[in-house]
Amino acid sequence: MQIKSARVIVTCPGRNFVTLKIEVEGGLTGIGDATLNGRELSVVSYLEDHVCPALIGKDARRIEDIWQFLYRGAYWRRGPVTMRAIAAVDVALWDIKAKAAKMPLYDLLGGKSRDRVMVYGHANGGDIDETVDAVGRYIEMGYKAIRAQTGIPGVKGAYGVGRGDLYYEPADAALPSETLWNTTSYLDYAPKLFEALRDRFGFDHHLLHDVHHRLTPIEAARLGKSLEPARLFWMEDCTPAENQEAFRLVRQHTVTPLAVGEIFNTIWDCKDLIGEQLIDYIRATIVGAGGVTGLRRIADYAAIYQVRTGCHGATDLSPVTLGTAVHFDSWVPNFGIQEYMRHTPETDAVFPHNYAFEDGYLLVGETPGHGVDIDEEEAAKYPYKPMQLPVARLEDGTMWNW
Ligand SMILES: O=C(O)C(=O)C[C@H](O)[C@H](O)CO
Ligand SMILES: [Mg+2]
Repeated sequence: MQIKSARVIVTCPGRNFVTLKIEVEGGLTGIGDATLNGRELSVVSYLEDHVCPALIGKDARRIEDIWQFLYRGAYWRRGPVTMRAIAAVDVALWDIKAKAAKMPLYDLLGGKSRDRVMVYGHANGGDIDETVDAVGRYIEMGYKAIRAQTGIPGVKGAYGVGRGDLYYEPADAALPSETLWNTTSYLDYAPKLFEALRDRFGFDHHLLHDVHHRLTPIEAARLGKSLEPARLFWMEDCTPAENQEAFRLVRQHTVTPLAVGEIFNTIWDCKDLIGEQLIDYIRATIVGAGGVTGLRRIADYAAIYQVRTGCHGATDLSPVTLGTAVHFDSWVPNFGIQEYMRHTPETDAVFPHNYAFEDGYLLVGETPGHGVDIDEEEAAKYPYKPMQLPVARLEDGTMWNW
């Protein structure tokens, strides 16, 4: 089953997506997502200039060998650009293998471990009252788990406050917009949101919160402690994770469960966090961490330590990643939860798929492969648009973590 062609398709139905399409002799095709929000064209070049030519003639059935060829063969290992390119190839090859076997991908991985995949949606508002109302709307839609983010009075562009109820894309301009950050106001305000949410809705739903790398370890420990009465499902990215050690300090102070890893690329980024049981949920995902092959290694390692998965699923990951994740989540024994931020109708039209939301869960499709396709005519209607993620500064002008 030789690879005949490998092509990159860029489309912007509201936001940019990079897709790799591989065709093998005999005509089977598979697609993989290679989107890197705000840095899309770097992966396009990596694939077109360096990876695609080397794939032609390779045996598409040898997924592991091709993964190793691209990982070891680059010599310059890891990193978001390399690992997204590897993920795109890997997912396209798993799609082809599953189609050739006439199986949905989850079956090829080992079969279903569950019937449906619990997801969490994103509720947000300009202040606590608006956010409480937004969470109420998610509960009405059937969500069992909801991430809540609130604007903070006086803090322009606090993280996670969207421009609409269902669809939210933070990459909003050709050059980074400037937002403001104030840790003191945040640490004072955020716990009040969760107090208000529990007062209004009780404890029947899971609540999650994303700190988006903004706190120092001791500040994160304090937030975790102050959120304990709200019994969160998780507190995410409470402090930057380049220094994995930092989580030990947070852990020593709080029983609020910790999640981390949406920006991780390989098992090496989370090895100590998992092995030393410093986190509860690993957020690495298909497109970020080298495809099904890379993520499976991480999940299997995490299982030994009772760390569960919580795949990143923001809208900068295309329906190809989400669809593949739903197969992965259906199989993975140590599943925790799946993030689900809805794509716009334009995006859904470009990427026809067979996963479906029902009553707080995603249901996996039963067709062979990962169940997501690309309509190239539809994709061609939306040319690439430069868009970058915002940056954050403190009030005195110091650059901070966005
Ligand atoms: O979904 C999340 O948890 C995020 O933190 C979303 C990120 O800001 C987004 O994926 C950046 O592109
Ligand atoms: Mg996040």
